[in-house]
Amino acid sequence: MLVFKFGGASVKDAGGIINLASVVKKYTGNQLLIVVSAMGKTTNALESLTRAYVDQSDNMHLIYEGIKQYHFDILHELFEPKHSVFDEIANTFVEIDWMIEDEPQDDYDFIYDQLVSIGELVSTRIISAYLNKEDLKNQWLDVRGYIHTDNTYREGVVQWDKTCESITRDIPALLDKGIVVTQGFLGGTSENFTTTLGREGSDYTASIFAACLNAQSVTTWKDVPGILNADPKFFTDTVKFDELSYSEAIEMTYYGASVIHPKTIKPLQNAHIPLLVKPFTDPSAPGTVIKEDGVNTFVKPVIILKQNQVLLSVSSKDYSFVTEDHLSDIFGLFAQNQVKVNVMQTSALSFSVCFDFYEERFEKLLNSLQQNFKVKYNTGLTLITIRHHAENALKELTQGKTVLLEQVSRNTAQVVVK
Ligand SMILES: Nc1ncnc2c1ncn2[C@@H]1O[C@H](COP(=O)(O)OP(=O)(O)O)[C@@H](O)[C@H]1O
Ligand SMILES: N[C@@H](CC(=O)OP(=O)(O)O)C(=O)O
Repeated sequence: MLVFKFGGASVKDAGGIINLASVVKKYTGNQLLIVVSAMGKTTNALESLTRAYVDQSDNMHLIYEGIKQYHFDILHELFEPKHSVFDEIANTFVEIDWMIEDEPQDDYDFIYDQLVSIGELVSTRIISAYLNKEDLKNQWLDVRGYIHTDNTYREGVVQWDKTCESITRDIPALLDKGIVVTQGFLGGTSENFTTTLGREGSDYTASIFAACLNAQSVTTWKDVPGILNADPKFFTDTVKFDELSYSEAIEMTYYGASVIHPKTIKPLQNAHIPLLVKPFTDPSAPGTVIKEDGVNTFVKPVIILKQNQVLLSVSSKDYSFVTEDHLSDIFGLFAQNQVKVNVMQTSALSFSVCFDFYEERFEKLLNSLQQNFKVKYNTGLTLITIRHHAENALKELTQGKTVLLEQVSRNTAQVVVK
């Protein structure tokens, strides 16, 4: 069986959904499980809605109406007005109506997951209905009964044994009957609350299903020809990798190559399942194949940009050395506040660390660190990682910029710049 993952860019409008159906049609005869993300930039819009709801902002209803309008406009392009999908989508949105009618009481991350998850619930209902209309018989599956997580909202930790047990119990029989369409990015807790797996986590969902079902392969359909040596949104003259080893792909995604979610590859490597990254505009193109014996050919260095970074330095209030005890306390606070470290450096008197900026998490972290330490920070920075680097690449990329931190090892150079 095959697992396909279609991300937001591939289903951003009616044309994208029609294209998805034409890609799926080419694979008629295969058992197919399709994981889909929210359409276009819906997750960003739902994040804004969550913020507006928690802050009780005046623009909350405007944001919400925009999200509904976007989906209903697409529905009108794909279906006759009397199609049952209109009611299904309206009913799914009613969940938001219920949530935002009362003043917020719960924790921000909990509210976030209950609201933001609507994006995937709506997109998969639309796509499932459209595939059925096109005679691509499929079953819509609520993933929250299959991907079981703990209750770490916004970063649900997958309970693998329970998840694989549920998946292997039900999904093979469903696949015998036809295509299965389900949501990426979402999970469910034992108390039946919705969790999300971390931004851009739908690739990871595809890999969980593939690993549990021992799939032949996973294909993620993207708006790029495959994995390139750098993000084409920022660099011209990029080159595509025809193949990559699991290890190299893990390193690239770990450092922030946003084309694949970093948690995706390890489960596939463990189960020896290849990951294909292919363009949804040209399904017969070879894309990039990530596999154990993938040959890494570096014609150009790999460049990874991570924007919206914070560089924070911590020193003890009395100017004594930063000792192992301090570091252990500092890391404890990072873990508690779900802050993932991208680069770190220690000196005698301070510990510097670079990480992604998420406003709510950052405020909490800062408050707890400031109780025992002196803290300085800079926001709005970029972390540049160059793998298989050449000296001139590093120079070119940092030209005209202020370098705040630099770390160079045999294969990898990292700089934090302003
Ligand atoms: N090394 C890279 N190779 C290809 N694309 C990359 C790379 N690094 C970043 N990207 C970006 O990843 C995007 C595709 O991934 P993503 O937006 O997550 O897709 P989707 O959400 O549709 O699954 C591309 O549009 C590109 O801008
Ligand atoms: N919709 C979620 C999950 C996801 O993976 O999306 P995409 O496949 O479009 O990156 C997000 O935007 O974070």
